[in-house]
Amino acid sequence: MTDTDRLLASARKPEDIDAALRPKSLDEFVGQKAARGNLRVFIAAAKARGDALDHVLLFGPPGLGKTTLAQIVAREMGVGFRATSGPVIAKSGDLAALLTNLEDGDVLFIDEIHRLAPAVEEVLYPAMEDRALDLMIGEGPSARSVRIDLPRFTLVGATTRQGLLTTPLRDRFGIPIRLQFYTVDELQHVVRRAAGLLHLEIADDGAHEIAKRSRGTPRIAGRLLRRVRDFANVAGEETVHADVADKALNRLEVDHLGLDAMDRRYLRMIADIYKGGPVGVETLAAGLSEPRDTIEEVIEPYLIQLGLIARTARGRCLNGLGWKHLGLDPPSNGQDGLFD
Ligand SMILES: Nc1ncnc2c1ncn2[C@@H]1O[C@H](COP(=O)(O)OP(=O)(O)OP(=O)(O)O)[C@@H](O)[C@H]1O
Ligand SMILES: [Mg+2]
Repeated sequence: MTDTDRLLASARKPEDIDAALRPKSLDEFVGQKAARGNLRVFIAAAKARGDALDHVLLFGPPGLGKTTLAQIVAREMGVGFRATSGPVIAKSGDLAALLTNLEDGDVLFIDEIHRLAPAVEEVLYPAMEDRALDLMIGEGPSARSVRIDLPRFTLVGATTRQGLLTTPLRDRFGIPIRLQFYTVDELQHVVRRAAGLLHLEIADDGAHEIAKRSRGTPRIAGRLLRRVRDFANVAGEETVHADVADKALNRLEVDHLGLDAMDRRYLRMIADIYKGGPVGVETLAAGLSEPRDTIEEVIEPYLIQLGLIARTARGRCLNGLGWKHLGLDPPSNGQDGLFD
C-alpha cells in the first residue's frame, strides 16, 4: 500500500477535492485560535500602514490548513495570490522570473519550502530582506552584478518539516506559525460546516463520531465525512447519526482513536518484531515499505500526540498506551521470567 492510496493519507491530493470545503476567511477558519488571533492583528496593522504583510512561515503536519491559511492571508490583505512549490523551482532564474512578475503587495506561496534547491534559496534571501534581486549579467571578465528592485510582496512558506529548513531561511520569516492538531470540538465544527456545504444532514452525535476519529486533521474529517455519506446513502439513512458513522468507519478500518490500518501496522511492527523498541526510523521504514518522510511526517506526529509512541535518541519506543491500544501486555522489564 502506498501513501497515496491510503484512505486516511492526508498527503496531497488533487486540489479540487479540498477546494470546495476550504474556508475563505479568518472567520470561517475553525480552530488554531492563537495563530488566527495573531494573524488578524498583523494583517490589520499592515493594512493600516499600507504595507505588505511580513513574510509568514506555516509549519505542521499535512492537512492542518497551511495552504488554506495562505490563501486566506491573501484574501484578507486584498492582494493577489501566486502559488508554487519548492521542488518545482528548478533554477534560480525560475524564481527570479516569478519574483519580477509579482504585482505590488502580492502573496507568493511556496509550498514544501524545505525542498528548495540551495542555489534557488540564495536568491530568496535578498528578495525577502531587501526586496531586491542580485543578477549576474554577462560572463567571464565582463560579468557584472546588477541589483533589481522588486515589488513589495509577502512570502508565505509552508512546510511539514520545520527542522529541515536552513537557519538563514527560517530567520527571514517575521511571522512563524506552528499549526496544531485540532481538538474534537473543533473538528466537529469542521464536519458540520462541510456537511452543510455538501447538503448533508448530520446529527450532533454523527459529527462527533467522525470528529473523534479524524486524527486531529480537518482534511481527514472532510474525507471521512464523504465516505460516511456514501454508506448512509446506500443504507437509505437521511441523517447521519453516530451509529451509521460508526459502522462506516469500522468498515473503513478506522478505529476508535482514528488510527487506520497503516498506523496499526506501524505499532504492531514495533510491538511484535522489536519487543516495543527502541527501533530506528530507517528500520521501520524498510519494514513497512514506506518512505522515511511518510513515517515521520504523516504517521508519527499523531501517534506521538496520543502518547502511543515516543521518539527517543535511540529510536522509536512503544509506550504503555500503545501496548494497551493493541490489546497487548508490555513485556516484563529486563530479566526474563524473574517475576513471572
Ligand atoms: N481550520 C479549518 N477549518 C475548516 N476546514 C479546514 C481547516 N483547515 C483545513 N481545512 C480543510 O482541510 C483541507 C486541507 O487543508 P490544506 O490543504 O490547507 O492543508 P495543508 O496543511 O496545506 O496540507 P499539506 O501539508 O498536505 O499541503 C481543506 O479541504 C480545508 O478545507
Ligand atoms: Mg497544502
